[in-house]
Amino acid sequence: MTRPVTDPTEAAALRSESHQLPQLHEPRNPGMALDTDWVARVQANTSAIERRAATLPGRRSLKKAHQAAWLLRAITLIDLTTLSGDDTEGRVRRLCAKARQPVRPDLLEALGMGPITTGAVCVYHEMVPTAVRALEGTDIPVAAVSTGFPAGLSPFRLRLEEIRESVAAGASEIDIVISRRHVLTGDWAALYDEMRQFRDACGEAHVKAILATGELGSLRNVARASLVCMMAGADFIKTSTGKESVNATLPVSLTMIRAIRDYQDATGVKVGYKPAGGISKAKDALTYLALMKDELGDRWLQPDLFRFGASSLLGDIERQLEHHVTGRYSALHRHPAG
Ligand SMILES: O=C[C@H](O)COP(=O)(O)O
Repeated sequence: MTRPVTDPTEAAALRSESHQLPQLHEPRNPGMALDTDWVARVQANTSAIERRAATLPGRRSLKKAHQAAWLLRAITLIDLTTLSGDDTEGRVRRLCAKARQPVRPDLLEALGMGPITTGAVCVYHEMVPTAVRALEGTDIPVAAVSTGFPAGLSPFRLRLEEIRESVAAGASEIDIVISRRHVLTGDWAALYDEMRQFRDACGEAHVKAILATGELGSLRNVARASLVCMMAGADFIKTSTGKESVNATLPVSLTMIRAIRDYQDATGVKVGYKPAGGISKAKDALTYLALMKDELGDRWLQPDLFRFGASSLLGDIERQLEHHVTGRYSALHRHPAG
């Protein structure tokens, strides 16, 4: 049995906070010349960042009464992902069906909501044509992880070619992986040049720069790599491939979000943020949304400036929404992603 939302405050909150909002399209980041003095000035106070990150879970910047609304919003910000060696066309088609209809219609109806979709579907290059076909008639973008994901150590010309092929196959977003060694050796010119060439190869497709922060050694390196990728024209900076031993964390997120703020202060350009890897719980999604709201403001709660990279988050959010509507939890296996 579903329980319709009758509390007028709650119903109004759901309508104003969670509807699939009209798509905003932030102008792309054109990038700028590499400014090595600025890069050298960037520091990160690790203990202060960790202290602040520890206070984030459980903060109430998103009102509890409006939690269902925020969870629906979170769904519209998910890059629904499958990146496994055993991916099949069938799995990708099921994932795309989920992206089209991420929440059961009876739950949406009980919440007084119209249809919503996820922010994008994210797959390996080989699966792009299947995803594009399965999403025909929607405006859900297909994102491809290209450039020798996840290590990014294939020959450079092949990485560029992979981007071009993914774009030709219909991907409108490309998640590239940077060469971690350029960061670890402080070769900012090499990182800038690589990122610039990746962006050029993307053409009109938007480019997300995966930093693989778990392999960069320090938060200062994360901050500097974020800045260099933005200088080279990244539309989004993304934490992780999901394959590193440490993926998205709150300290890394604070560091990258503050780099985005500094870049905006200096250039006027807004760059998007995508935490990815290991985000699988609805409460973690709410913590991230609160963090974006606190640090960058509401504008970064829209799909053109914020995405979750996640393969299993949607299932937990659906369970929480079901609980909100029916008062009961169902088993997680009843909410498969793909
Ligand atoms: O980019 C997205 C990540 O690969 C997803 O990671 P996850 O499977 O831990 O959610």
